[in-house]
Amino acid sequence: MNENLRDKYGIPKDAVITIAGTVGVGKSTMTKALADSLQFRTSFENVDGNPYLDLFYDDFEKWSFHLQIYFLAERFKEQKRMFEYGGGFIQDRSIYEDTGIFAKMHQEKGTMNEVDYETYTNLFDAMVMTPYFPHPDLLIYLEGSIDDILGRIQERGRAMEQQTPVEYWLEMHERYERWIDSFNACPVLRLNINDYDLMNDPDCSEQIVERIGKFMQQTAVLKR
Ligand SMILES: Nc1ncnc2c1ncn2[C@@H]1O[C@H](COP(=O)(O)OP(=O)(O)O)[C@@H](O)[C@H]1O
Ligand SMILES: Nc1ncnc2c1ncn2[C@H]1C[C@H](O)[C@@H](COP(=O)(O)O)O1
Repeated sequence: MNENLRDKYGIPKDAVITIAGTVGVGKSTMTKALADSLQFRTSFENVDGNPYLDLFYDDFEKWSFHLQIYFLAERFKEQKRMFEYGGGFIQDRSIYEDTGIFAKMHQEKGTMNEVDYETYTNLFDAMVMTPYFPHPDLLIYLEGSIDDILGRIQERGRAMEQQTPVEYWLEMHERYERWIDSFNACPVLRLNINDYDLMNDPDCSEQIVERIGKFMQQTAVLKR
């Protein structure tokens, strides 16, 4: 039945769809739901096994560079895995957010020094911003109000995020809104988190798949 959803809405079986959005907005939940509906593989961020994340939240200045290098390596390995399988993936967070949101924010707030930032962005550009790096077929941007998102961060209850001042999440939310307006590495479909309810509405996955199918067909026509 699930395979029919992919066929029914004309989504290519080798598509790579990445889910973007601020911390707590619902990317992992969406990744699971879409992968299930489309019978795609998943590419998740490994939060529990990340050796720097807790340290980073305790001391941004000391660990920003280490954490960014770690994420870059992890996401690059995932990129390779998706390529080797020939696509058919839903990816939890895009590689573009690491540099466009996180590294930039820490550099501008003074918690990543200038030299480290330059080393990191040089490495990122050499690895990612090349013609050999395949961009996703679609980026789904999840957006919602800061109050709803703070509620979700609370509800999820990761200690390191609870201890982080609310200003950090406010700043990130604003940056995401500016970032997505100028993002152009691949087509973007925006979904507002108030327009679907993956927890309580069993039909909403299909409605989202339908929107994705229509959007991908439109963008394919425009590309011709
Ligand atoms: N559609 C939804 N409705 C209500 N709560 C949701 C929804 N999607 C996610 N959540 C909840 O919000 C929290 C954060 O979701 P998660 O998918 O982990 O976000 P992210 O991966 O973007 O950080 C979790 O507690 C999750 O259960
Ligand atoms: N590139 C990153 N820099 C700093 N922190 C990051 C980066 N990518 C993810 N994170 C953090 C934010 C969250 O605490 C966890 C997981 O993100 P989530 O949006 O909940 O999937 O990692």
